[in-house]
This record gives sequence, structure tokens and C-alpha cells, in this order.
Amino acid sequence: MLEICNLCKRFGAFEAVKNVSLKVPDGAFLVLLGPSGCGKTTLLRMLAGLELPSEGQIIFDGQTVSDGDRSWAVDPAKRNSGLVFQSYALWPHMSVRGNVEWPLKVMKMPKVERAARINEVLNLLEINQLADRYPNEISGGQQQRVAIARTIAPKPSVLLFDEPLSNLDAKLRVEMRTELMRLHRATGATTVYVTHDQIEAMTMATHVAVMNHGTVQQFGTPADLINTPETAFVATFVGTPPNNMVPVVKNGSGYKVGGRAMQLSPPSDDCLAMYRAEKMSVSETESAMTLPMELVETSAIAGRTMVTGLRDGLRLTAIVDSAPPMRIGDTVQFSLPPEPDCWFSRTGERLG
Ligand SMILES: Nc1ncnc2c1ncn2[C@@H]1O[C@H](COP(=O)(O)OP(=O)(O)OP(=O)(O)O)[C@@H](O)[C@H]1O
Repeated sequence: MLEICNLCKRFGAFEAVKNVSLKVPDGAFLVLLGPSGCGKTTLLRMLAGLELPSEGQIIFDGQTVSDGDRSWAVDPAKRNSGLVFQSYALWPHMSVRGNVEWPLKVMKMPKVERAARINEVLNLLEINQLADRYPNEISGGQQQRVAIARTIAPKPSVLLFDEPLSNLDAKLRVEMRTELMRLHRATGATTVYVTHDQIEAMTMATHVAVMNHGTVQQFGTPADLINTPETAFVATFVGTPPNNMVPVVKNGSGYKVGGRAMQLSPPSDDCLAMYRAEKMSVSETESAMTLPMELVETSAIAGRTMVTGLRDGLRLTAIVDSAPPMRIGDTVQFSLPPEPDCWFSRTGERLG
């Protein structure tokens, strides 16, 4: 079990991580997902022991490894965790084998055992043929594999990844995603993985903590986040494409939805209606439930078409069977279903 209890981190007066609490079972794949600057790296660095919490505790397998309230933490090298960075940070003067061997030497593993373990991890990452090369003689993707091999060699019970795929090209990212999932199954190590890429999060995670401005907005399985987003931020950050959020305000005896008078029964006089992209449709003709938008984008996605419209700062996306006959810049009518999927307050809390 990996437990984080009321964790806070302040840099001077700035609070980078605010009262985060979560628990995952052994062998979980926890993704910390959020936009740049939301505090995910700071949280990961506290898990690695590189940063002392200002308040709260981190507990690995029942043992407290960081305690902000007592300003105390177990040394990074002694907490049975391994960290893989975005930059590979391999030792350039050591071969691939030498890099992977180094942490085993530090832990004083006997030579014969060391050789067996090196072979095991080089095989696991399919880089045994590179064992005698130096970091400047292998590609970026291969260097990342070596960095991962070096991290898992000492068999840490907690593996920490800080955006490990962000320096790789799109195709390699997808391949490495599958590789990392295979590795996770093979090692069984509890994994914490930082990314701002929601597709990566949704495909790899058993548990996701969606972060914004230092707080956890929602903690759950990928399916929880898609099916029941708890905040407007989660609803618009997660999913492909993300959900549509349309402002609804009282207008005389009725309501204006996205600026147009419509028949709707919102739970409050000023709120947000969420519509899933696959429930919207587009057409040339106006009706009681349509919003006129400027067509700004169409793209093919898994045999269907994603259509995006923009008007007065409102952005709507629909997933439809075929592209509308209009051209970019033309007016397209986005048709809303009779009821939204759910409601949020103007400040982003879920209403129903
Ligand atoms: N040592 C530090 N001193 C002061 N402020 C810091 C320090 N480290 C991080 N911060 C601030 O804390 C906030 C969170 O940073 P953090 O690196 O955790 O974000 P992040 O979500 O990982 O972002 P990114 O995806 O861009 O790496 C940022 O506003 C950052 O400027």
C-alpha cells in the first residue's frame, strides 16, 4: 500500500501541493495527471525523497518514509524506490552494462548475482544487444530503455516516472507506453507516473489523480473520470475529445444556453451544462436546440469525424459519422440533445 496523507509543499509563501491525500494498493499504476505547473512533479519528488513535505506524511508498505510535520524523511537511496526522469541522465563514460550495474554495486550485490540480474533486466527491456555500447552510441529511445533498466535493476518496490516519454517521437511514445505496461506487469512494482498527457493516463493507469493548482480534483479509475467527472476541470481535461461545457443563465422566465434562449430545467440560475461530443450533431439548418458556430476544425478520428466550432469564446466539439458539407469559416449549427449529461456550478463543482 502506498499512502499519502494531508501532504502540503510550500516554497516560501507559494503552496505548490495543497493537502493531498490518497491511497493505492500494492502493484497499482497511479498516474498524476494535470497541466503544467499543477504540482505533479513536486508531489513525485516528495515521493522520491528529493523534497521534504511542509506538512503531512508519505507511507510505503506501512512505513513512514517522509513526515513533513516532523521535518524528517528517509534518504532517497534508502526508501526502496526508483525514479526515472524525462532526461535519461545516463553516465556517459559507462557502457550500457556499466550503467545498469552501478546501482547493484552501490547496494553491494555479489558479482555473480549482479551479472545474472543485469542480463535479466537487459532481456526484459530487449536491449541485451546494446550492452557494450556507450550512451552516445544509442538512440534516445534506447537511452530511455537503459535508464529504465538501471532503475528497475535493484527491484524497487515503488517505481516513479516523471514524464519519461516526453522526449520521444509520437510513434515511439505509443510503443513505449505498451512496453511500460508490460514492464509493470512483469515487475509488479507499485508505479507512480507523472504526465500531462491524458491519453497516456487513461491507457496506462489503474488509478488517476487529476491535479490542478496543487490540489487533487478527482482520484479514481480512468472509467470513473470519464463516466462521473466530479469537477468541470476534470470533465474538460480528460477524454478524447473532452466534454463540452455550455454556460446556462436565467433570462426572464426561461434560460439562455450558450447565448440562445432554450427550454431547459437547470438546477441553478447560473451554471454549466456538460454535453458529450458523441451526443451532439451538426447541420446546416437551425432549430430550437441549435447553436450557430463558426466551423474552425474537422478531423478524421477512428472512422468518424470530429467537428469543432467556435463563437464568442465558446468552443464546441461533436463526433459525427461524416464531415458536414460546410467549409472552414462557414456557420455550422451544433445541435444539443434535449438534456445535458450533467451540470456544474460556475465555480466547477458538480451539481447533478
Ligand atoms: N524549488 C521551487 N521553488 C519555488 N517554486 C517552485 C519550486 N519547484 C516548483 N515550484 C513551483 O511549484 C509549482 C508546481 O511545479 P511542478 O514542477 O510541481 O509542476 P508540474 O505540474 O510538474 O509542471 P510541469 O508539467 O510543467 O513540470 C510551479 O508553479 C512551480 O513554479
